[in-house]
Amino acid sequence: MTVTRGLEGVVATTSSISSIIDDTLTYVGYDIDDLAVNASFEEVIYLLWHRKLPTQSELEELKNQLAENANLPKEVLDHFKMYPIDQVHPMAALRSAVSLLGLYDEEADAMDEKANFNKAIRLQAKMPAIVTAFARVRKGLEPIAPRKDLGFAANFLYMLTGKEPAPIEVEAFDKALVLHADHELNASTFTARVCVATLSDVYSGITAAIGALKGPLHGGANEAVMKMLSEIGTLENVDSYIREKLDKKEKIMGFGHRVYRKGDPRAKHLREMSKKLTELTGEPHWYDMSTQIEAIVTGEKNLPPNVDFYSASVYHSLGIDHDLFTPIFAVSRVSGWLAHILEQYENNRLIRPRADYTGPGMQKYVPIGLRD
Ligand SMILES: CC(=O)SCCNC(=O)CCNC(=O)[C@H](O)C(C)(C)COP(=O)(O)OP(=O)(O)OC[C@H]1O[C@@H](n2cnc3c(N)ncnc32)[C@H](O)[C@@H]1OP(=O)(O)O
Ligand SMILES: O=C([O-])CC(=O)C(=O)O
Repeated sequence: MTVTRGLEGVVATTSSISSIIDDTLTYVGYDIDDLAVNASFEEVIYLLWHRKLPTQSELEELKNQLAENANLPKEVLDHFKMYPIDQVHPMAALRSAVSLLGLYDEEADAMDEKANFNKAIRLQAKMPAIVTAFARVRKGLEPIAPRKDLGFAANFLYMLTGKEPAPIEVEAFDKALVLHADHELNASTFTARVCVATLSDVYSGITAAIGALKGPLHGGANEAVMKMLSEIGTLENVDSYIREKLDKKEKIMGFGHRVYRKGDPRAKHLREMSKKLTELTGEPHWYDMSTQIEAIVTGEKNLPPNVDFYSASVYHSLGIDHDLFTPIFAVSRVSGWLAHILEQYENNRLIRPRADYTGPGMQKYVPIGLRD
C-alpha cells in the first residue's frame, strides 16, 4: 500500500464551489481579489450556494431569510447559563450550541433538498447569534437581539457590543467574512463532507466541521497568532522571539500552507486592513510587529503568511476578544461548509479510505488469568 501522509496532493472529490490553482483562489470562478474588493458577504453566501451571483431581488430575499432566522431558541440561550463558563472556550460553546440547535429543528433529520436548504439558511443566520450571545453571557451581559435593518457583518458587531458599528468597522468585518468563506477541501470542509457522506444530517456535519476548525493547525491559528503578538509585546522583542522559536524548530503560527507555495492571496487584503485599522486605533505596533515577523519568517524559512496571520490584528483592532477569532472564522466558513454539504448530498458516495496496518501480526487470545 502507498501511504500519502496527511492525504497531501490526494484529489478526493470533484467540486464546483471554489478552486486553488497556481496560488489563485476563486469562488465559482470569481477571483478572491475581485470579490474581496467588490462583493458583500451575503452575495458570497448566495454565490457559494447557487453557483451564481444574485440579482438584486435574489439578494434581498436572502437577506430577509437570514434576518428572519437570526434569533436563537430560548433553550440554546438558557443552555449557555449552564456551562462552566470560565472553562469553556467559545469554539467549544459554538460546537455544542450548533449540535443543540439540531434538537430544536423539526427538519433536522429530513433529507430532501428543500429541507436541507432551509437548514442551511437557519444555520448561517443563527451562527452570529450563538457567538455573540455566548460572548455576552459569559461576561454577565444579556444577549442582544439582531436588528432587521442591519446587514450580516454590521449585525454581528452590533450583537456583540450593543453599539451600531462605524462604517469602516463594518467594511473591514464584511471583507474578512468574504475572505474566509470557502477554501476548497481544507480540513474542516473535508470533515463536514466525510460526516454527511454517511448520509448523516446537516447539524452533524457542521458540528464536526467546527471541531476540525478549532485546532491551531487550522482555524485556531488566528487566536494563536494574537497570543504570540501579545507575548512578544514590543517591536524590539520580535527578532529574538522569532529566531529563538525557529532555532528550536517550533512553528510560527499564521505561516505556511498545505496548498499555497508562493503565498496565500487572502493575506495581502488582511495586511492592508491591519495597517489601516491599527493606525486608526492608535496601536500601529501590532501591524509593525506583524510585518517584521513576516520579513523574518519569509527570509529564514521561505514561508509566507496565511489567512490567519493578519486577521489576528484586524479582529483585535475591532475590539474583539481574542478567543472569538476562531468562532468568527466559523461564522464565515459555515457558508462554505453548507455549500459543500449540499454538493456532497447531490452526488454522494461514502468516504472511506484505507490504512496500512503496522501493528503486531496474528496473535492468539490469552485468557486474563494467564496474562503476564
Ligand atoms: C485557515 C488555515 O487553516 S491556514 C493554516 C493555519 N495554521 C497555521 O498557521 C499553523 C502553522 N502552520 C503549520 O503548522 C503548517 O504550515 C500547516 C499545518 C498550515 C501546513 O502543514 P503541512 O503541509 O503538513 O506542512 P508541515 O507541517 O509538514 O511543514 C513542512 C515543513 O515546513 C515547516 N513549517 C511549516 N509551517 C511552519 C511554520 N508555521 N513555522 C515554522 N516552520 C513551519 C515544518 O516544520 C516542516 O519542516 P521540516 O520539513 O524541516 O520538518
Ligand atoms: O485550505 C486549507 O488547508 C486551510 C485554509 O487556508 C482555509 O481553510 O482557509
